[in-house]
Amino acid sequence: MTSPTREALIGASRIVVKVGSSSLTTAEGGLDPARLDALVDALAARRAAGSQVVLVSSGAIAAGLAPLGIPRRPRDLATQQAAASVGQLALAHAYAASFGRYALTVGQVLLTADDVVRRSHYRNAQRTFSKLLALDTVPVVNENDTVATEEIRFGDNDRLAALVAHLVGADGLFLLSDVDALYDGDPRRGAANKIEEVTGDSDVDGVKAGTQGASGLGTGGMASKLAAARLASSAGIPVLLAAAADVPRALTCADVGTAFAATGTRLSARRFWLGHAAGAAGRLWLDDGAVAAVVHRRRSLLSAGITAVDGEFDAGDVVELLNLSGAVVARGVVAFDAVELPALIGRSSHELPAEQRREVVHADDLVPIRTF
Ligand SMILES: Nc1ncnc2c1ncn2[C@@H]1O[C@H](COP(=O)(O)OP(=O)(O)O)[C@@H](O)[C@H]1O
Ligand SMILES: N[C@@H](CCC(=O)OP(=O)(O)O)C(=O)O
Repeated sequence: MTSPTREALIGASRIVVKVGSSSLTTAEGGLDPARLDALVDALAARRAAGSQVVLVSSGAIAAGLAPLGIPRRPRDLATQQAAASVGQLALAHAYAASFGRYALTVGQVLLTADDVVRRSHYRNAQRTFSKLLALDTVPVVNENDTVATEEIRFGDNDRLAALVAHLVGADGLFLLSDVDALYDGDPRRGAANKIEEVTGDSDVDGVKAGTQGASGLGTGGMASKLAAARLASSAGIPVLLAAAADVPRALTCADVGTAFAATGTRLSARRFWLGHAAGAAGRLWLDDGAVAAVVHRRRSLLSAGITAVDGEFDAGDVVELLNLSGAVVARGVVAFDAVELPALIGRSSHELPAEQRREVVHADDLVPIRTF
């Protein structure tokens, strides 16, 4: 079972591996040292074979439950934060001990959404990863759940892993879960067909991906894994979705699970950030002509094609561009303050005073997007 995508995953020199809570915990909900060691064995082997490895590990909340005497994953944010606070420490300790068996040093990186939403923070995080890798450590990443509020949470580590994969310039992303592949429907709910290769959108059209995991410990279910796999692969990074139990094979011969071919061209860090990570401060609605110009012909957005404006933003902020049905079609850096725009919308450049005769969003600052 070999394909160009699987070859690329085998040969990748810098990989991001994401493991879900359900793959690190026992049936009772505590951390399972045997499963964690088995994961680390495979990661250490890949390191020994010459790849740099970044691990995105969930499991903080799950690992905090038993020490706190909480029977199941809490729903309220404060208890989740407390469980993550206790659990992240246990998790980091377990990884340090387990990688220590191979004399490998781990570095903990806890990220909040702000760390990728703001461009300066994004670059800061990039520098941190680059130094950690240069120093030969294995960065172990999680969301900083203890301080993340409902509004600013990434919410799911699958998306975080896709963002981190781009941020560190990875050439392979491995999403490990409790299911051995993507199926065309939830295999827990009856017969479903395994999908081995995804080379384009048509391969996943009609796939029913559940939003709830089996264990009740993680978040997002298969839907968030599929979205993350499509996000990374559309940005030029091949992805393997496989069972954590199959990790030795996933990382050595990549002949298990579902392989997602890198479809899109690799975006620059800035354009990827703009399209997928930046927080948007406002929204501009575009008429059909403007949508065609910015999305299909890659032109700048001019005031004549804008029909409405919403939000409090300043020139230089990131905004979303929507079509008339309300779907986000692009994101870009706006060149006007929100208060200036209402007087300009719908008007052609030659009707405007000279100082306002410029693109509202320049083509170089604009990234068409698809929502996954
Ligand atoms: N189309 C599908 N293909 C495969 N698994 C699916 C699908 N839809 C739902 N699932 C379920 O998603 C679960 C994995 O999600 P989850 O438990 O959140 O993983 P993790 O904790 O590893 O992040 C699987 O156990 C599987 O039952
Ligand atoms: N950051 C959270 C996990 C969030 C998450 O996405 O979990 P999972 O679906 O198990 O990957 C934690 O460490 O508990």
